[in-house]
Amino acid sequence: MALSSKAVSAPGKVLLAGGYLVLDREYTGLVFGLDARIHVHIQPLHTSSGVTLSEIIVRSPQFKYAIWEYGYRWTGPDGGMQVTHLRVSALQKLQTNPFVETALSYALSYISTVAGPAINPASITILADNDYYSHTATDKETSMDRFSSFGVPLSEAHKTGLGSSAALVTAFTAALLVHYLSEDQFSLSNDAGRSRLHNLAQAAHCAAQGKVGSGFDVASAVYGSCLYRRFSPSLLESHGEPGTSGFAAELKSLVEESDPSTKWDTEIVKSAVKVPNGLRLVMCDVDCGSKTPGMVKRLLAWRKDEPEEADRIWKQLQEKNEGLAAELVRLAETESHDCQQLRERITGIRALTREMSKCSGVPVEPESQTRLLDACSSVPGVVGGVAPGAGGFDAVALLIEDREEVISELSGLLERWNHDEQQGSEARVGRVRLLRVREDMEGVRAEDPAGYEGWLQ
Ligand SMILES: Nc1ncnc2c1ncn2[C@@H]1O[C@H](COP(=O)(O)OP(=O)(O)OP(=O)(O)O)[C@@H](O)[C@H]1O
Ligand SMILES: C[C@@](O)(CCOP(=O)(O)O)CC(=O)O
Repeated sequence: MALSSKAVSAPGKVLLAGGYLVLDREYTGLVFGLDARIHVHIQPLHTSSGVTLSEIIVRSPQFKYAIWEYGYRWTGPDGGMQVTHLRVSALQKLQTNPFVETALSYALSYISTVAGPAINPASITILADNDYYSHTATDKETSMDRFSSFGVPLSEAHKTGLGSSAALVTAFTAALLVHYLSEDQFSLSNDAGRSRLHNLAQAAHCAAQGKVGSGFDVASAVYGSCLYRRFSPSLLESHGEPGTSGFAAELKSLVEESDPSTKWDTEIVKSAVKVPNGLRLVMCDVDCGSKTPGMVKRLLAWRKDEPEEADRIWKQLQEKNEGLAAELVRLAETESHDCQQLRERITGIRALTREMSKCSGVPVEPESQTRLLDACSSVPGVVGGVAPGAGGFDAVALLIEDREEVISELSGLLERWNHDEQQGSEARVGRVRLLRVREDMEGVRAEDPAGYEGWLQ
């Protein structure tokens, strides 16, 4: 059967409430998918000479030198598919992309257990919506295009923290599955398909990261906005590496949950997350380099050292986070526009977060973000905001009334804010920029493969 071109996209994320707590199955996280998506297009690889290459070529044409060529070799029914990164030219330095490479070897290994080891060559193109990276001077002239050319290598792009690797691994894995498997074997439009994609993408993402995080970013890339309870980390702590004995069978069992020991206990509750009509989320990127490394390590060390204090704060925070989700649902269902309760719940979460920052010494809501959030919250039409995810200095997420005037008031405030920050004498945080993203309830979805003209080779 001739394979056809396919395209898939997956959303970025913002963890509005539940940062750190979500690492523990006792607690949950309130995660929103964002309308900034990563798209992956896949088509059969044709060579002009008619020679068949056993290669998969991956390009990310918005970035310089972003081309990765992979050879693949079936190591037998036991070890699965081994992927080798090939050098494009003898002169070029080998730029690795661990997320692409790991997702490729995991997906091809799984596919070989379902459809057999004959894998046709393919050409894959990755395209990211513009807000995943801060724009540079060179992309100004193309900023009206659906996708920007960033004019720099991927390693020099400044990420805005929307979860590019999770959205990428999810969309990339899904694109391979829909390309190589028949509708009967895999479909994005049924629960079994989405759950297999989730399990496979979580396994690949954790392997590429070299650690087992909470997985809220991959879960929201698959399922969209939801209340998330993580899977037991032990699920992903014992399988082998691609190409090693037993890998393919272990992966198949993990993906298809065919053995009681590989049953996933992730909980995704979509009905617990809503955005009332007339409200929306916005994100601000703070240009200050990357987050303080080791925040998670330090916060968890505090929890270990001060279990009573940490448990008290975490239990209260969990209650407040659930209260925030419940209030959003209540407003959505009653179509009420009275945001007083919502405002108070956000204020309550922030107060506890600051207490956690103080007790742990980890700047989850540092003083500079307190000032920024307070200033934003005083703009008419802004309900409130938080330092999302792990917190720190690099982003804020706001809930606002969905009106153009609120956005322009907010932009005006940020302009004055940036100006004043430049004048200030103390150590200041970086420039704040309103991103053009909002919440998106939908997770991974099939896209029209004809919609990427000009970007494919
Ligand atoms: N457009 C892209 N094309 C190819 N690879 C990409 C692309 N975007 C991200 N990646 C891969 O994901 C990596 C970035 O992942 P990382 O986890 O550091 O960031 P992130 O997921 O955006 O972070 P955060 O969790 O803070 O939002 C890149 O180094 C690259 O391997
Ligand atoms: C601190 C943590 O709970 C959230 C990190 O979120 P973000 O990458 O800052 O969006 C870590 C995790 O859940 O894996």
